[in-house]
Amino acid sequence: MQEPTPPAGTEAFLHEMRTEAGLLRDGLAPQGRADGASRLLSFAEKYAVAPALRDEALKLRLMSRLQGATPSNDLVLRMTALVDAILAEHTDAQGVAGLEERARVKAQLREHYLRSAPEQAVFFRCDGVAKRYGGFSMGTLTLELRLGEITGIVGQNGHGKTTLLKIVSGQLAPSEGTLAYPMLHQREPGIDWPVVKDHIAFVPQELPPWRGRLLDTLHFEAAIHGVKGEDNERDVRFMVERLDLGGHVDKRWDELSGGTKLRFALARALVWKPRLLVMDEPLANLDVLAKGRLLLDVRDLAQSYIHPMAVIMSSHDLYNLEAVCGQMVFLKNGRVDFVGAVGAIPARYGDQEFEIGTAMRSSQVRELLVGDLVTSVQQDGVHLRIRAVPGCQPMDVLRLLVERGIAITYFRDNSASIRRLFS
Ligand SMILES: Nc1ncnc2c1ncn2[C@@H]1O[C@H](COP(=O)(O)OP(=O)(O)OP(=O)(O)O)[C@@H](O)[C@H]1O
Repeated sequence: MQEPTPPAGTEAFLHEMRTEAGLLRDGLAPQGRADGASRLLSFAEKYAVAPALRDEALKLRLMSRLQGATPSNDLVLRMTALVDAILAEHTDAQGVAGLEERARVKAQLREHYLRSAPEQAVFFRCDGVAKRYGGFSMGTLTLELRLGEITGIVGQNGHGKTTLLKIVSGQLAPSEGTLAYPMLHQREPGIDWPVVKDHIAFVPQELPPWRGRLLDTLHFEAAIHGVKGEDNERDVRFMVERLDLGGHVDKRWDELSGGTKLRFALARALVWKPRLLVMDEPLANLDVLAKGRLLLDVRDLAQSYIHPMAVIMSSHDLYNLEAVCGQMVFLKNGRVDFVGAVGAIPARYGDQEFEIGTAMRSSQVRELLVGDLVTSVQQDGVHLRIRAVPGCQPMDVLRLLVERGIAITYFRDNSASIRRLFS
């Protein structure tokens, strides 16, 4: 029988996977790196279809933990072989033993490729949505949340971020507008909320405590969402390792740090594989390293090949958020001031904007910089905001700063950033 042709986009997907595999292999050779097995685990999480390959990744991760900083040659060989097997799964299903299993993997791949076609990957859609409380109103908003994409919500305190997240996750009914969950064939009027909520995980700002050991809680959470038996064992162990909770499985809620509590909340939300992950200010209590790690983990988990998720999260950490988000929503006094792709901001402003840190006073910098290229310099908190003519490149401004002898401690191109909308 002739193989169906994968839709457009598959080639890009395969290219991305091969590139990641190449980087991973380079990282493993010749001696294996201490974090190689952990990276392999996230690679397997993202791309492996056959459960056996994910199990192998978990096994290798546990073995590498026992072996310490320098894994044995044998272990490195097994890791490399696993990378190849996962790649082969996607090209010819050769990584998978057994004809039946191969056919199943092929069918799953085909289904996924189809699902990834842009018009089919929308998990949530809202049109003309608004919410009114006594003296506050949020909206109107038209938005799509797609599998594999992170959407960021920013805005000052009290401007409607939590309200929006609650509407998306079905906890709050909008005053007007329509909601739809196309992948579940649910749209207003008459959305079957129990069905929809079975696919949505909500990680609130205030994390709810739990009783008992972390590991038991994860097994329980998976079980009440229908993940039973061997699948429950495997998926919980996988998520524990994936989110580096291995050292905490026997702990109770009050024995964990704020960062670990959040990783646990994430494991608890993801262990039953939701289609939409909603997080309300997850970065608020994390240190600078933990923030970066969490965002990269969420991005990889969202882009998982087998279980891609749509993610929507609010945060005041604008720059970190912009680094991982595909689209942003900016709320100002409840009004939707911007919805669109990261980088789409310049369309609104003709000129360019940069942020610098320097020990010099703003008046001195202004005197030295304003001219043909730079149009204004303003104090903005601890930094200075520089506006420059349309088309001005970061290198042009950096060159000018050097020429004029302005020593800087920090430089950022904000031309395409939501930062410009805060004022
Ligand atoms: N149940 C409610 N009834 C009436 N007003 C409410 C209710 N919930 C929120 N509000 C009001 O709606 C506005 C937006 O609140 P929301 O929690 O959505 O803001 P936010 O952007 O998430 O704020 P923060 O950044 O402080 O978490 C606030 O003025 C708040 O007081």
